[in-house]
Amino acid sequence: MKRTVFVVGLGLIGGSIALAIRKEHDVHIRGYDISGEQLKVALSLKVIDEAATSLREGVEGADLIIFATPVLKTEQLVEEIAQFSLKTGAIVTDVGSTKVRIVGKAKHLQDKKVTFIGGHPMAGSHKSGVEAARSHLFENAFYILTPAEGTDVRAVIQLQNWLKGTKATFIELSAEQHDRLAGAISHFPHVIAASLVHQIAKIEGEDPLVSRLAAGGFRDITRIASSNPAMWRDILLHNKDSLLQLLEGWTREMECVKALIEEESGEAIFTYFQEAKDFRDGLPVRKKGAIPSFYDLFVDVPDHPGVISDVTGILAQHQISLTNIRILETREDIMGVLRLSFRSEEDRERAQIHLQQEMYDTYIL
Ligand SMILES: NC(=O)C1=CN([C@@H]2O[C@H](COP(=O)(O)OP(=O)(O)OC[C@H]3O[C@@H](n4cnc5c(N)ncnc54)[C@H](O)[C@@H]3O)[C@@H](O)[C@H]2O)C=CC1
Ligand SMILES: O=C(O)C(=O)Cc1ccc(O)cc1
Repeated sequence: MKRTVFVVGLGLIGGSIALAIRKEHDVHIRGYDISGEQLKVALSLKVIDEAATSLREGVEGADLIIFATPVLKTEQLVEEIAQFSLKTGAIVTDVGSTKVRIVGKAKHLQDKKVTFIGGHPMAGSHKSGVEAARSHLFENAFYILTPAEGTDVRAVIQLQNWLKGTKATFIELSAEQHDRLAGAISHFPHVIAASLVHQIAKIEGEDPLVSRLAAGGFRDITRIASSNPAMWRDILLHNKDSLLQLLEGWTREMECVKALIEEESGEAIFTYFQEAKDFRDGLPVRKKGAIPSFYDLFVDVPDHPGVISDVTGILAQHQISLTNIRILETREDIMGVLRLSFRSEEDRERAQIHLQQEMYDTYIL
């Protein structure tokens, strides 16, 4: 008999996990979503085999239960299922961007002969909904698991086995360490990106030209400010302690920068940038992080009708998929630059080889 996986919350992440599990296991996937529309789409896209009409019905006989709902909801639902009949030996996990509060509420499951292991696949996108779900979303990403002390090691291994189709790299952390680190590398940067955008919006009140100038580099470095506001609201509410600490550190840091500028200490300002550059240049580049890297290739193109379709045609001929294409410069009589974005380093390398063969000048920044 097939094992049953129950996915609660059939959005981008729940859908992607379901697809990744199906790739490696012959399973029956049951789903539940508060939105009837999402459930219908998940069924029609064959992300799930069966739609449950309630949480109580869905958990029945399930070998693996995955919560892929917004973190505030997950916290409630994890507690709620403790009152239902759960299969002995079942594994329960979640995919939330925060861990301490969810893992805390999962203590209610302790006497139910099931094992809860918190999880966080550190990759995603600004899109949401099951239509955007992809089985390869987590490929090469870190997937953090936060088993509580004393958790059966076999359950952790079984969960990794369930999730092997994600092709992610698993790391075990305590929930506290997870929230501190995810706060620093993902949650807090979202706050900063939003605050930079607010700053420009205020300046625009006095000088509307600022928006036109912000269309290039500024737009790129603040890309994550276009993420789902409801999701980030919940994450901030959940990771309050880590974020308040980070905010204090940041404020102190800005005070130091302010002093350097006020004192006009050129050498110290240089050192500030140099040290940041050295540290950043030393960061590993190949892995996917919480904030996805870009695999961008720049191509010089003459201002000639048909050039874009020629470039995309070359890529199509070699079955290389683009995730984005943008024209960076299109004034008459000068060379333009196309920015092509790819899903992986490998796609970018192949694109570069084939475009160069066709005499296009390409470069990676
Ligand atoms: N979007 C991203 O890039 C990443 C998100 N996460 C985490 O994954 C979780 C889900 O996020 P997404 O898939 O992006 O969101 P999403 O909005 O695409 O999907 C969430 C789904 O949960 C459903 N839902 C909400 N309340 C529910 C309830 N009470 N019962 C059943 N279903 C309910 C919604 O209808 C929706 O279909 C969040 O906890 C988020 O923190 C983790 C890694 C990356
Ligand atoms: O798309 C982006 O910019 C992201 O930051 C994706 C993301 C969002 C939330 C997570 O917990 C992990 C990754």
